[in-house]
Amino acid sequence: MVSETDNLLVSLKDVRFAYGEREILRGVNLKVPRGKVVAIMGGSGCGKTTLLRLIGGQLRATAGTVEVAGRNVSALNTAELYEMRRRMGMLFQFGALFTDMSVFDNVAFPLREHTDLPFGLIRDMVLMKLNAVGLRGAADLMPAELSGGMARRVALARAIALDPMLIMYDEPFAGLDPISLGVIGQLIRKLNDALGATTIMVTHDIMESLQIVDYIYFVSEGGIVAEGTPDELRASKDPWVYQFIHAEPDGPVPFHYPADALDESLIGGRAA
Ligand SMILES: Nc1ncnc2c1ncn2[C@@H]1O[C@H](COP(=O)(O)OP(=O)(O)OP(=O)(O)O)[C@@H](O)[C@H]1O
Repeated sequence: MVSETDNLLVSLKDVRFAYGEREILRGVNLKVPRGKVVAIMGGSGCGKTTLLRLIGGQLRATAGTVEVAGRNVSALNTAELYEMRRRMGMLFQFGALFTDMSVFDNVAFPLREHTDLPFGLIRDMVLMKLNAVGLRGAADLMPAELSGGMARRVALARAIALDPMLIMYDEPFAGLDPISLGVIGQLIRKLNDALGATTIMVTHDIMESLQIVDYIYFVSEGGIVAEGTPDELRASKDPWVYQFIHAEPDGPVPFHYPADALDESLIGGRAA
């Protein structure tokens, strides 16, 4: 259990959120201590990306509080929100690179957008970030010349360009081959620790998560249904955790989208 006395960077208390009439989150409590790497897992459409957007201040909770670095995100004005976002690195699903810019310019982009540092300094910072992901030698390549795994590493370098206090990744492993996936996982851990940052990632990859994260939250039906350290989860008998860890197709996360009974839906069924 993450306790109140831990030095928390992110804290969600009784957070509710709805898109229009449709309530997605119904009282989420989640804590992320500084320096940790935390995964958020759960079935498709349960609201994981929505959680990241609430933490990033792109969405506002309908009830409850979202605190980042001791500030209530919903209470920030536009300038304060902009300042806070500058301190967050985000890599959203498939975090596309700008295809008409070189690798170097992709990583330099946030530095040029958010700072007025001189070219020499930007150059050094970009090369350091690219070095951290093993791609300093690829600085002059265009995105079309990169493999999927390399492109993802450039996207990581871009996400950390501004030395963020908080890094958020949405499905950082999506579409990667197993070797690239392992490389990205190790990098996520290494970059977090090297930067003294805090990381939250939304992922479906339980095996990789168990290797690299400090803590995992499972989301379902609008709330947190299970949580723990990798060791706690490996030993857990909780059906949610079991279904994820053992990749069972059916369980508490249902295989079937809710529907009428099949015999009532088929022509020639009971209703016909
Ligand atoms: N802008 C929006 N307007 C209305 N509904 C939305 C919007 N964005 C997402 N939703 C719905 O809210 C629910 C939660 O979406 P969210 O993207 O947070 O889920 P997720 O857990 O990240 O899903 P996945 O794992 O499939 O990416 C989904 O049912 C989705 O259809």
